[in-house]
This record gives sequence, C-alpha cells and structure tokens, in this order.
Amino acid sequence: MPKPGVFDFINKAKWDAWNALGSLPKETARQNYVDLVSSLSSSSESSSQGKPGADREQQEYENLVVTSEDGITKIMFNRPTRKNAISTQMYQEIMLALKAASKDDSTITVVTGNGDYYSSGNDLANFTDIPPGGVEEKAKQSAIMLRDFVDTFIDFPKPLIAVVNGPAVGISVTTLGLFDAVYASDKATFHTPFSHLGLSPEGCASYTFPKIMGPAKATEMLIFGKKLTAREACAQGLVTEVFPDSTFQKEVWTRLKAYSKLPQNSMRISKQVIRKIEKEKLHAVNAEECSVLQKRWLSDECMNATMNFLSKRSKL
Ligand SMILES: CCCC/C=C/CC(=O)SCCNC(=O)CCNC(=O)[C@H](O)C(C)(C)COP(=O)(O)OP(=O)(O)OC[C@H]1O[C@@H](n2cnc3c(N)ncnc32)[C@H](O)[C@@H]1OP(=O)(O)O
Repeated sequence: MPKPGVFDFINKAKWDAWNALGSLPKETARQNYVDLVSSLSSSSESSSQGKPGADREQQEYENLVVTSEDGITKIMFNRPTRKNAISTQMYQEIMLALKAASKDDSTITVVTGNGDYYSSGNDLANFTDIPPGGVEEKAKQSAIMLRDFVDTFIDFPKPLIAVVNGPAVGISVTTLGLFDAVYASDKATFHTPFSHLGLSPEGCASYTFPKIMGPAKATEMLIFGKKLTAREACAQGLVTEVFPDSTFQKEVWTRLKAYSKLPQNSMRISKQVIRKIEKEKLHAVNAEECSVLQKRWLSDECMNATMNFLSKRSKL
C-alpha cells in the first residue's frame, strides 16, 4: 500500500514496521509473532510447570543432544566425526531446539559441542545438494535459511551462553556475538576464513565484531581470516572468560548451575532491556549480510574454494 501521511501516526507506524522487515514473507512474520507471544506467556506460566532438578532428555534430534537439568537447557552439537559441521538438517534442528528452549521452564540455555571441536562451521557439502531450480535457487534457499537461523539467535529471550569446548570456525564464531556470555577452553580457537572461501561475513558479525573489538581487529578476523587463540579472543571481548582445558567443564558448569538459580523473570527482562535497542538494527544487518552472501555463493571465488575443499585439495 502507499506510504501513509506523516500525521496518520498509527498506519505510518504499521507501514514502517512492515517495511523494516524487508522481503520477510507474511507467513514467517506471522509465525515469528506467534512464537514471541507464546514465549512471553510460557515464561509467566512456567513456574507452575517446572520440575526443578529433573534431568529430562527432550525431543529426539539427529545432530544434537538436547537435555534439561537444574534449570539449564543444554543444546550440544553432535556430529563429532565431521567436527560438528552444520548440515542443512542441523540448521533446522538448532532453530527448533532454540525455539523449544525459549519456551521451556529452564532459566538459561547453553550451546556447546561434542568431541574435540565446538563446530567447524557451515558444512561445505551443503552446497552440493542442488535443487531442480539450479544453483541460483540453492543460493536463494540458503539465504532464507541463514536469515531465519540468525534471527533465532537475535530473538532468543533468555540468557544464552556458549561453552566453547574446542576450535570454532565460520558461522559458529560469528553467532557468538549474539550470545550473552561465551566461556572457552584454552584449547579453543576462533577462525572466520571468509575471504579464503570467497565469502563475506554473516551472523551479524559485520556489525557486532567491530562493536565488540574495534574495526581494525574485526578486519583482521573477518577480512584477513586471522585465527585467534581463546586468550586473544578474550582480550578482544569476544570471549567472556577462558579456563584451562583440564578443569573447563567442571568450573564452567559449577558457575552455570549457580547462575541458573537466579530469578528467571528478572534475568529474562534484564536481557530484554539490554538488547532491545539493538534488535531492529541486528535484523537489518542480518538481512543485508544474507543478501550479499546469496551473490557470493554464486561467485567463482566461492565455488572454487568449496570444490577445492570437497575434492580434498585444501583445508584450513
Ligand atoms: C547456509 C548457511 C551458510 C552459512 C555460511 C557460513 C560460513 C562458514 O561457516 S565458513 C566456514 C566453513 N568451514 C570450513 O571451511 C572448515 C572446513 N574444514 C576444515 O578445514 C578441516 O576439516 C578442519 C580444519 C575443520 C579440521 O581438520 P582436521 O582436524 O584435519 O579434521 P578433518 O578435516 O579430517 O575432519 C574430519 C571430517 O570432517 C569433515 N569436515 C570437517 N569440517 C567440515 C566442514 N565444515 N564441512 C564439510 N566437512 C567437514 C572433513 O572433511 C573430514 O571428512 P572425511 O575426510 O570424509 O573424514
């Protein structure tokens, strides 16, 4: 519809809100709204539903292990033989698990990896599954999925903590800028080799990284692909605290169990207050990054780098 006049306050506000969503389909917008409302109502109902201390394995996932215990929902990447590379199905499962965690009775949500890696990032074999519409259609579908995936992190309503047990690559690093705290083993490394792969930043890192570490350090990571140790990432503000690998799990989980006993609604509301001002900006950044990537995926630079990895001619 045409843009309402400046004095038509209500319709102009509605028009601006729709416009800010860019090309988000109506159905997705409706679903996001329903999810948001359900998550708010479940938070006020949750105190009567909770079973504190109960260890309950949740819905079955093929690539994740999701458990709830002591007020903490733990989402663990579980493809250790592929270094927890994120397949197309795994993106969908992570979104489902985060949406379920946003509505369950846990106080905080933790994301971690099984095995020696936190995650080696996007599974480069994702790009070999070409639909009938060809590579352009694949790039379009991937951009939609990536946008939904990152939106799920932006909108996550409870404290979201990363327990980075080992090396992290690509999208598993960029999304850390959307977590509320990041605890890392001293064996973890942080690597975003986008230029090496003919890519460009995603996960809102083009906005969050310069903000967290300053533009020059962000350039070294996001453009030059400099790999950081856990201590370097901590000095630059991406990681909250580093622990020796030998005591990592014990120390981190003791701390998280203490945090999970803090009042649930207070933590949720504080997160909302801290993040509210950034949300609209983050959604806009996400949309822009995905639209740039949609074109990068079709570039010779990206296709050659992916083929080189898949034909075992290159590794990071
Ligand atoms: C649609 C959304 C798109 C979002 C875009 C996101 C951008 C990114 O995330 S960019 C980052 C992409 N990741 C990589 O480039 C990492 C590629 N992997 C490697 O370079 C190495 O595997 C790694 C250094 C991580 C580990 O090396 P090694 O310790 O020597 O282990 P292996 O290479 O033997 O790994 C075991 C096994 O897993 C396969 N593997 C690991 N990571 C990936 C991956 N990201 N994608 C696909 N496959 C991966 C690896 O090939 C080995 O397989 P086999 O040889 O068949 O055993």
